[in-house]
Formats: sequence, structure tokens, C-alpha cells
Amino acid sequence: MKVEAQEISLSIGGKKVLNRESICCLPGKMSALVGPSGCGKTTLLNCLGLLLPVDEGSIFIDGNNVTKFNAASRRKFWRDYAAFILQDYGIMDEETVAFNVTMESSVFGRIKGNRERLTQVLKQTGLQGREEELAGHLSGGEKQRLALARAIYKDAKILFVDEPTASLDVDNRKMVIDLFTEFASRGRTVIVSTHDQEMIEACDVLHEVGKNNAIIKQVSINNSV
Ligand SMILES: Nc1ncnc2c1ncn2[C@@H]1O[C@H](COP(=O)(O)OP(=O)(O)OP(=O)(O)O)[C@@H](O)[C@H]1O
Repeated sequence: MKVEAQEISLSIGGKKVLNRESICCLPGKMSALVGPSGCGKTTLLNCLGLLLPVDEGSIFIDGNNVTKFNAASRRKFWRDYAAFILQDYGIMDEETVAFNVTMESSVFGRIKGNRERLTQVLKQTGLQGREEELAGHLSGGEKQRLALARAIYKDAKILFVDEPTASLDVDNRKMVIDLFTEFASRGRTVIVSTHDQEMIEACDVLHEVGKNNAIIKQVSINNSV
């Protein structure tokens, strides 16, 4: 799905965080939001994912203006089309790893959801065999990979990602970048806020936030899915 912002502005606490920012994120591509700390990457990502309202400008999903979506429409968008990997990971510490991925409770100790797929995504994210562990017992990097496992399990059309490699070592960072690349290669839209040079190099489009909509690198639009 195509995710587009046209000249969006947002002030928070009297400070203009986004100033007429425009961006177009295409399906099948990884789009990076880059720039120095505090330039508004997370804020822009949250606006694109309809987690934050904008003061001015418009957001379009596949050409539909979703700027004024009400709460029910936003919830439907999040449920049916979006997956988020945000800085707090959105992990439920009191629940098991399996629940955090499938979002379905186990019944009498039996894991619900697609068991085969669960096993597959946990393997892909290096969390194999840890289905029954409490998520609260995982390290920061493991929680980050758990959030990734949930997003892959859901196989959402659009993946919104904030600093996905921040707590990861070299091997896990490569694994995460490869997973996003594979996700995009299947026609998914990946939008990632990042400082990570390796992640940036793997992206198809770099959008420098707060710099008059500067696109530093852009793949040929003709190649888009
Ligand atoms: N809820 C908030 N209340 C007050 N100020 C905020 C809030 N959210 C963001 N800001 C401010 O907006 C600016 C942009 O923040 P944002 O988190 O989007 O930047 P960023 O580019 O993602 O930074 P980083 O790379 O450090 O994560 C910052 O100056 C920040 O202090």
C-alpha cells in the first residue's frame, strides 16, 4: 500500500516539530526517515501510521485521504493493514512470548493461533523454543526481536518501524535488516526511522526529515510494485 504525506505540519507543546513535510512511501520498497536526533523522525512515522493527528496537511493511504479518520476507522486500519515496531516495543510483559506474537491466549496450556507459523517466525527472529517464556523476562534486544516476530506473523501490508536495530548486536542487526528486505520484496511497504548506517544502506529511499523534503536517494519509481 502506498503511504503518502502532503505538506503535513504538527506542533507539540508550542514547538513546530513537522513543518510542511511531504513523503511518499511505496509498496515493495523500504523507505528510511533519517536526520539528526530531534529532527522529527519518530513524530513523522507516528503521523504516517495515524498514531498522531496532524495540524495541517494530509495523509493518504493508497490514494485515500485518511487524515480525518475517526477512532473506529483508525482502529480498523491498524488491525487490518498495519504493524508497528516502536521504541517501547509494545510488548506485554505479563504474557508469554507466544501470546505476544499471535495475540491469542493459550487454552489449557495449548498455544492457539497458527502454531507452524509461530515456530517459523520465532526461528527467523532467533527466539525459537521460547514460546512459553514470560516476555517480561526477555532482554531489551530480545523484546525488540519479539516485536519483529509479531509483525512478521501478522504479515501486515505496511510496517512502521522506529529504530529497529538500536539494541541489537551485529548478527541480530543483519538478521533484522534481512527480514525487512524480504518483507519489502513481497510487496509490503516498510517505513523505518533510523540512524543505523547499515539499515540506511539497505533502504531504497532515504527521506531527510526537516530538510525541505530532501530525498537523498531514490530508486526508480518505474521499478515500484
Ligand atoms: N510528546 C512530546 N512532548 C513534547 N515534545 C515532543 C513530544 N514528542 C516529540 N517532541 C519533540 O519533537 C521533536 C522531535 O522528536 P522526535 O522524537 O520525532 O525526533 P527524532 O528525530 O525521532 O529523534 P531521535 O532520533 O532522537 O529519536 C523533539 O524536539 C522532541 O523533543
